[in-house]
This record gives sequence, C-alpha cells and structure tokens, in this order.
Amino acid sequence: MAPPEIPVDIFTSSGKVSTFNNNTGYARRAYVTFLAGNGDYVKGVVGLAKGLRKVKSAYPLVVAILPDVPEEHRKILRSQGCIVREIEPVYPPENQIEFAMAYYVINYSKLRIWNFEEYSKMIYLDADIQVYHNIDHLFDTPDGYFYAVMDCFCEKTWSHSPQYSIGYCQQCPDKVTWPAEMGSPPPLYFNAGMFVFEPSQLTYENLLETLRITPPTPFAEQDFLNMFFQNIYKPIPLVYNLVLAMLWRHPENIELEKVRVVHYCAAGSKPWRYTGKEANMDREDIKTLVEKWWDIYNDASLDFKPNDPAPEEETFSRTTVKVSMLEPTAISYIPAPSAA
Ligand SMILES: O=c1ccn([C@@H]2O[C@H](COP(=O)(O)OP(=O)(O)O)[C@@H](O)[C@H]2O)c(=O)[nH]1
Ligand SMILES: OC[C@H]1O[C@H](O[C@@H]2[C@@H](O)[C@H](O)[C@@H](O)[C@H](O)[C@@H]2O)[C@H](O)[C@@H](O)[C@H]1O
Ligand SMILES: [Mn+2]
Repeated sequence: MAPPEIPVDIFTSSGKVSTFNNNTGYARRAYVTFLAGNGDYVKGVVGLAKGLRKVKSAYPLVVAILPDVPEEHRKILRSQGCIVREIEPVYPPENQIEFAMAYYVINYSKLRIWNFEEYSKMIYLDADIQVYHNIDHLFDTPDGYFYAVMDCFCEKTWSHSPQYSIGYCQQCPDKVTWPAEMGSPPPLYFNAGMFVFEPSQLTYENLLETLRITPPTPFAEQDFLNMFFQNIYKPIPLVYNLVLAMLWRHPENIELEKVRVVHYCAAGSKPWRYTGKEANMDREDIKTLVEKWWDIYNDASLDFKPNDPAPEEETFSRTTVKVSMLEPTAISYIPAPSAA
C-alpha cells in the first residue's frame, strides 16, 4: 500500500530565498563539492562557485579538499567565497579491481562530506558540473531520502556490465526489456555527480564501516553509494543533472532549454580541457554548453566581492506540490518548477 501523500512546499523563486538565521533553518544549508590534486579541476570549482552566484543561490559552496591541493589553489577558492575544508582521503579495501577510470579510486574520499554535521542539508555537486538555473528549492525536499538523477548505461564506460551487454538502459526500460532468466532488473541507479543528502555522524560511520567490507567495483564510490542508499533513493528529474551522454543516447528524454544543471562527464567534455576531438565533442549542443561554461568562468562581474550583500529577502511564489512518497522502486519524481 502506497504511503500517504505528504504535501511538500517546493519554492520556485527568481533565484533568491530568504535565509532566516536562527541556526536551525536555512542557514545550515550549503552546496558542497570535492577537489583533489594540483591539476586543473580547480577551474571547475571556480566555475561552479561563479555559476551558483550567477543564479543567486542563497547558500555557500563548501569545498572538501584532499591534502594534496596546493595552497595557491586554496587561496583562489577562498578568494571566490568558497568555504575550504580539508579532509583525509578514504581508500577502498585492498583490491584488484579495474576502475572505469583509474583515478576514480580518489572519489571514495567524497564520503567525508557526511561528516559535515554543522550542516543539516547539503547538495553535492562534482567540480565538472555547472548550475545554469537556481536549484535552491531542492533543499526543501522532505528529509530522510537520498535524491539524485538516474544515470545511463549506454556509454562504453559501462561495457563491463550485464546491462550494457544486453543493451538495457533504465532511461528506456521498454526498449530492451530485462530478460527473466537474468533475474530481476537492476534497482534504479543514480549518477553520483549530484545528490541531495543530510550529513550525519551515524550515517558517516556506517558508510565507512560498510566500505571496509565491500569489494570495490568499476564505478567506485558511485556504485557504493547506490548500494548503500538503495532503500531511500528518490529519483529526481534529469534537469537537475544532465549527464551529457544523454544528448546522443536518449535525446527523447531531454529538453535542453529546461535543463538546470549540466554535468560535463562525457569523455572530452571537461570545458577546461576541451579540444572537440573526442567522439560527439563536435556536436553543436556540446560546443554551446562548453561556451556557456567559459562565459561564466571568464565573467569578472561574477567574481566574489568580500562585501557582497547577503542574499536579501525575496518574495517568491510558493507552490505546494503533492509528492506521493512511493517506495523508491517506483519512479516518483519531484516535478521540476518551470525553468527560471
Ligand atoms: O583529478 C581530479 C579528478 C576528480 N576530481 C573530483 O572528483 C570528481 C569526480 O571526477 P569526474 O567528475 O572527473 O568523474 P566523471 O563525473 O567525469 O565520471 C570531480 O568532479 C572532481 O570534483 C578532482 O578534484 N581531481
Ligand atoms: O567515481 C565514479 C564516477 O561515476 C560517475 O561518473 C561516470 C558514471 O556516471 C557513468 O555512468 C557515466 O557513463 C560516465 O560518463 C560518468 O563519468 C560520477 O559522475 C562521478 O562523480 C564519479 O562518481
Ligand atoms: Mn563528474
């Protein structure tokens, strides 16, 4: 029996939300990203910080950095208004696994963000993500669930998986149905480049304890998080994390003008490394999305100014959206407000 419908107020606003500050409410919300190494991903974080400012997000950006991030990069991030938090690495148990990308092994360190207990709710964003329309309303989703966008299994990076071998993808479950002889279809699976979560010491300890006894798999912490949060995972609309491969794998599922968040995760699509030479990188939509990223990155008016006014009170239209809390196995979307 479906649980009762829980009316949920989802604010749609022109990008500003009042942030009352009695330490129990909105003030304990933040975006968080992850930065490792002394390479060029720091450009991704600067772009993200400026993008959130452009859409007038009411919340700060915390950057969880590994010890190997150089002081010069830390200064750049602070100069852009980021809250820089050094974390210790997290390594998976000893393994012979071949990760889909060798560097994925460092992504387990993302798990430290569950320990940021000074925040009641956070939205994690990869550094290769850009936010083009305000998504602050996602902080008002009901607590107790893990919200993220469903991934796609059609790229070669999935060639290790049974889904890929039979051409099955959750983005089009009727195209190739899951054969009965292979048991039940895989549970809904999210892309771990963006998710809405609640930091908690208990969850953090459970995560690390479970990791110690979980053999690593090709998509590293993304596979692990999907397994760990399987029973409370709630899919949210694709507009909140456009995995670029969706543009050529499932164009029928995408209305680009409505997309709020773009995830530059396809091979060759990192804007700061873009050459246009890899497969699909010569597409007009990809070129436009890379240009849009650079427009924000190069826009000096979006640089942090220390005396930037705190987001002022803003009237916002409040819509009450009934979100039936169906079991995670059924796709229950939080309808996306119309693009701002
Ligand atoms: O050298 C690196 C590689 C990755 N990352 C961080 O780890 C995340 C996940 O890696 P990536 O986005 O490249 O994986 P993809 O989404 O492309 O599979 C990045 O977004 C960054 O936040 C980083 O800081 N430095
Ligand atoms: O360490 C595992 C990574 O797994 C994910 O990236 C992959 C995965 O989503 C595939 O499904 C896509 O095909 C691929 O393009 C994409 O790069 C996350 O975006 C990243 O943050 C990180 O967790
Ligand atoms: Mn990414």
